[in-house]
Amino acid sequence: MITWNNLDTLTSYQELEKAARVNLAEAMTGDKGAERVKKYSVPMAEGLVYYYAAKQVDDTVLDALKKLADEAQLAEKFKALYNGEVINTGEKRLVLHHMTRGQLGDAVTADGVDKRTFYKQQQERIAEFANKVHNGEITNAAGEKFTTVVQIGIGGSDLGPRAMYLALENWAKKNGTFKMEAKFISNVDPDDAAAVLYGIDVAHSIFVLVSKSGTTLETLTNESFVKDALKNAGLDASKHMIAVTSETSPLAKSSDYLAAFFMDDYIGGRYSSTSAVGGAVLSLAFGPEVFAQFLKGAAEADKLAAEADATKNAAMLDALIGVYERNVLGYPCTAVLPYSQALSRFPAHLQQLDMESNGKSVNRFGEPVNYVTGPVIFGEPGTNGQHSFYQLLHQGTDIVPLQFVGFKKNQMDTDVVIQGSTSQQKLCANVAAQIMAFACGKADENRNKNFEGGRPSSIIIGEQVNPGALGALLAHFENKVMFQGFLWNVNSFDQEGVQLGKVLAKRVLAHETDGALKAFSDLLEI
Ligand SMILES: O=P(O)(O)OC[C@H]1O[C@H](O)[C@H](O)[C@@H](O)[C@@H]1O
Repeated sequence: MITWNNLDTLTSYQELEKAARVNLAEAMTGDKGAERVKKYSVPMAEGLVYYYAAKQVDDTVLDALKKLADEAQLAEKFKALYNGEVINTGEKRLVLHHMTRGQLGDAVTADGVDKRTFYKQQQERIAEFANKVHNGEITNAAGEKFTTVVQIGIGGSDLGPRAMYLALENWAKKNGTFKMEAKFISNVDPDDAAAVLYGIDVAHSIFVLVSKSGTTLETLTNESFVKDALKNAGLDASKHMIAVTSETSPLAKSSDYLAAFFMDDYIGGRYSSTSAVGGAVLSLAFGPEVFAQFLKGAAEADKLAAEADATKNAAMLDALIGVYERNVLGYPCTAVLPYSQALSRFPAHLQQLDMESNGKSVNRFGEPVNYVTGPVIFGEPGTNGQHSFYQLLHQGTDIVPLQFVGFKKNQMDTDVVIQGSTSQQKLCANVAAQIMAFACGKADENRNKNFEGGRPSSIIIGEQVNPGALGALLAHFENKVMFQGFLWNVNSFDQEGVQLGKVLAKRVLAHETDGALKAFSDLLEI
């Protein structure tokens, strides 16, 4: 029997609050620190490993976290989710994104079809379409091959696929699987679409219109923008555009597209990278086999996330430590810091994934909660971040837990030895140094130069950013966010908080405003 209880009503949470605080600087100093690095790690999928020695935990805290995982029934709740329970209570929907990459539990039938079969079929249809584009069976009206793919979408229909494309672009070029360049148009700012259109050859471009709802203002506006550009170039827009949407959306039945591929209401936008939403652009850019490897990595991570013992389940443990930091230690933010240029947009994706999922003040039954929920997420790739906001992270008045990601090898195999080390070694040296600088600090008589330390971090280490590792990394964070939602007893799968602004913007455009809204509209000359 599953019961959904608020975090502060759980006995194990009250015990966790009583556990002695770990002095991180002390714990990480000398041999003790080295021992912790050996001891506090969990293997993840695709050779990744989650290291949490530099978190403010010890065996007592970990034991309390394990009890919390059990009492909050995290494993059971995940099982209920993948077996097709209505976990998205706000919208009364199932939550099935795991099924886009594998069958974790029971078969689930919804809308009269087996859902795993449905997602697989869409993936196969996309693969077939992509292969035809690559081998020249599907061409532009002049019979010439398409060379560029442009995704039009916003939010979940942009951030994940864009971050994944950027993560694999150079890997694919190096490994001979690069098929087409991809571009992305998301913002309703006309300069976004104009800049992309300016930089491409529209006659050889295929556009992927992605909108789950088929009603998003920005996306529909940008579609018209692109259609105009195609028309002005004397081209038939319907021969240059495909759609990815849900079968119930207004776009689904339109004849304006060369082809349409489907996801459904059981996949939240921010969880849709492994569905047709990511599948179309990634299969066109890198080939369906690369997309399949990416899915395999995600599926492997999902399997590991089903493990009930929190100390053997990286996503669950990461979630528990995050809740400990947020609710017991009182830290307001989390910084995601990938030491990999390939992951330059990964933090932007995680911002939506985490903050749109768990930025809630009511529990899954709509009742206010008496504790803090999702943290503010931000980040930049290292080492760039070091020369930007790390000052505050090291010496600011807030303690910001850090989530590092690092890889032993770079993607391009091109490197240079300067002063006895490669650039890759310099990159990795920096992340190791930062972990210790944050954890242990450095005493200085000059207060301005003093580092207090005690600033917790974890690091995920892998061999290289490749499709499998990327899938595993993506799924790790999706599962982490899901487990945190279970702990906070919030519904992580709706996003009512984005509605009000949309309604007011419509009112502004219809000139139905008064008071301060009218005053701001006038200032902006709308
Ligand atoms: O895919 P769409 O239906 O166009 O939605 C695009 C995005 O816009 C919405 O406002 C939500 O905040 C996002 O969760 C969603 O991913």
